[in-house]
Amino acid sequence: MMSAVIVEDLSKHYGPVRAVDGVSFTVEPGEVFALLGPNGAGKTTVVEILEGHRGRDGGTVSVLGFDPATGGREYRERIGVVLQEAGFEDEFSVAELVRLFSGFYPHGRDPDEVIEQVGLKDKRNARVRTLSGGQRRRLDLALGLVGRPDLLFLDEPTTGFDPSARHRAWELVDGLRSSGTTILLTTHYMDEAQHLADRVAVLKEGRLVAVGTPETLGVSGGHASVLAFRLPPGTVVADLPGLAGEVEAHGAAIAVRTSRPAHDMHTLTGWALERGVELDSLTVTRPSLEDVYLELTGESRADEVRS
Ligand SMILES: Nc1ncnc2c1ncn2[C@@H]1O[C@H](COP(=O)(O)OP(=O)(O)OP(=O)(O)O)[C@@H](O)[C@H]1O
Repeated sequence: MMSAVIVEDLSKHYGPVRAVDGVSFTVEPGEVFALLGPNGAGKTTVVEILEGHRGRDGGTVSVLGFDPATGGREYRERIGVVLQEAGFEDEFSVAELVRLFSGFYPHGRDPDEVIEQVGLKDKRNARVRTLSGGQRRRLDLALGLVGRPDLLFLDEPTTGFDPSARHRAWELVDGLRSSGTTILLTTHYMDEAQHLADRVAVLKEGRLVAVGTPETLGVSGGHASVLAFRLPPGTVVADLPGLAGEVEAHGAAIAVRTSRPAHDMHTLTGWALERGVELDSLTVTRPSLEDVYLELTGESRADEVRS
């Protein structure tokens, strides 16, 4: 099957600013793909080029078999777009606006069903200007869904949502995914990417620095697992067997940073068995998506900055 999105060597410059600088990736049909990256990394620029809302300076792009730059109406009818900040007619009611948008598409969905799906049933007759920020974002989502898109673009879909609205939005995306909709989203929330995305890509200063599943991102780049245990009584660090990873000792607490966790685990447990000792508090942990992200982007944790 042909990929839903094929991006090859994409670039976009604003004067001296290389907003997007030689980016390549593909998104498969039915996949949820998340673009991550710090402010100004180029996420919105990439998404808007794919939507056909911005031109590009170089590279090739194919979305659902169209070049977004020339796909025109036929292309726009196949995609759904949820922008970060859409400005809508404030005097429309929720129901009027969703109905209006539904009419733009050849196979538009039932407006009431979509309003219910995004949790705005109570607000269906409310004027758009009276909605809270989170409710407006949900309306944006409704407008992105109402055309029954094959591919949905979600730019920071849950920014400003309260926790329960966020979980509803996640359920909604999970539901769309099960119905086969391909989704390309941007987010600043690692838990969101972890929960929703089949694969994530990290952009930094216009370049793609990693692509992978949330679980394996960065693993090949040496973002190591950590084996932790307590030194058995009567042993010292120098007694430990040779390991692939780096050993750090804080008193009896040992941490081994390793890109070969199975190998080092085998060596360590073999060593312990031979000596007839136990490795207390033995754990293997993988860095979280957030750890990997922060390392890849060179950003530090907010709590480290504060301290
Ligand atoms: N219309 C424009 N004119 C000039 N520079 C622009 C324009 N749009 C974006 N840029 C620059 O391009 C770079 C990438 O911006 P972009 O909005 O794509 O980042 P982003 O990853 O979406 O950021 P955020 O997380 O803050 O939404 C930034 O340096 C930005 O200042």
